[in-house]
Amino acid sequence: MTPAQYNLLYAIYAWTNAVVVILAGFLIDKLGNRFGVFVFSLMTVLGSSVFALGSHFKGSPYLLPMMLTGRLLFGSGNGSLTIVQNRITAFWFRGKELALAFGLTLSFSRLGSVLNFFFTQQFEAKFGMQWTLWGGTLLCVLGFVSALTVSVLDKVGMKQLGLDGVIQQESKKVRIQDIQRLPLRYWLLVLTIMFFYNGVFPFVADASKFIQDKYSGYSQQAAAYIAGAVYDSSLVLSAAAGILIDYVGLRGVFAVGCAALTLPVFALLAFTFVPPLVSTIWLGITYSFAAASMWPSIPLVVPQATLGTAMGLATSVQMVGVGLSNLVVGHVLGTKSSELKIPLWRWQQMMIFMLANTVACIVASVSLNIVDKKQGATLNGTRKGAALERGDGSPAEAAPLLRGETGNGGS
Ligand SMILES: C[C@H](N)C(=O)N[C@@H](CCCCN)C(=O)O
Repeated sequence: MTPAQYNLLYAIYAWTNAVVVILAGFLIDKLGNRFGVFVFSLMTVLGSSVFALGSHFKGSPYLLPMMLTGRLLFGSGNGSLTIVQNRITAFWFRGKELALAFGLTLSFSRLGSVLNFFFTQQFEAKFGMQWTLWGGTLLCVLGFVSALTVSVLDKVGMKQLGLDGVIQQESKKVRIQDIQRLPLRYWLLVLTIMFFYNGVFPFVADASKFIQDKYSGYSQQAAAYIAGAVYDSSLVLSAAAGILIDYVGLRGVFAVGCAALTLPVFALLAFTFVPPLVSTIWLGITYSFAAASMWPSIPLVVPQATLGTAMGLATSVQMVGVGLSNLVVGHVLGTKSSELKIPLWRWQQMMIFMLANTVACIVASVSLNIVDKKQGATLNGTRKGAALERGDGSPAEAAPLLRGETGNGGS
């Protein structure tokens, strides 16, 4: 397989994901969590099976089409599954440990990446590529079984609360035009998320090469470990960040703070020779707090009935932003060979582009705070403060469970 074909396997995953999540979010709102959990986890099993099967056609013209089809199915299923996961999490943890629940899902997804990083290569060396790919399929089957278990628990819980019928009634009313009714705070959150990730994901993708090109004395493996520190920090910190945010609230303030504190990361990388591990750990910290404050804010500003559509749309905008950011970075770095050393001035331009995205993130998140303040400070309310005000100790967030319940937040 040529490098272009290999990269195509990644590109098809990202771009189909970006398109499919909008439709998937809408379908989940319309047809329910159980439909989404079943269909999309089955798609990941099918996709990984087709991909693994494709590896048996090495040297034949079927190899690439089969692997591309596998990635397409897997990408569509996996991205959509995240939307159902968020929708179920938001339903059960709204007004409680929402940021912790989101943080834990993030930690587990990072754990998957870290385990993959450490073990897949060894597994492949011992058992060969085909068994490794079928091992991946087996993991997807385990995911499918877990998804079915969640589905049953969700149904039982809904029945116990007597909410099953109500939610189904609300789902029937969901229309694609509801996108127009998503509040301004939602769109500002989407921009905040997009600009933040525009800096993080494309940087991490190129960080290993950057470290080798700019700093002396780093082997390829050492550079990869240092780049990976962004995600390692997030694995360790995401849950703790969630606990803190659930306790103090101030999600909008955290969003601005994380963006502002990310500026020095790119400035250090662009203009100094401070060891890169300082920057990657620092970025890991701001990224963990940003993810734990930004994503769980979405369920607080949109009704549960349209949450799938809202999450799908936010993910899509984020992925399109990151995809475009990758293209800009590729253009700025201007080389097709991973062997050649890229001149430092080009890396500096890339970091300046990252800084520009971070500044845009600050502008979007400051605007978010201003609008949130005018509309009742749902995002910035502190849990403790709100409980004291009501004197009942009940959850702080105005939980917009059904449509039309968002109050001034729905404007
Ligand atoms: C890759 C995916 N679009 C993504 O950005 N995931 C976030 C977490 C998203 C949680 C809510 N969907 C990440 O930081 O990995």
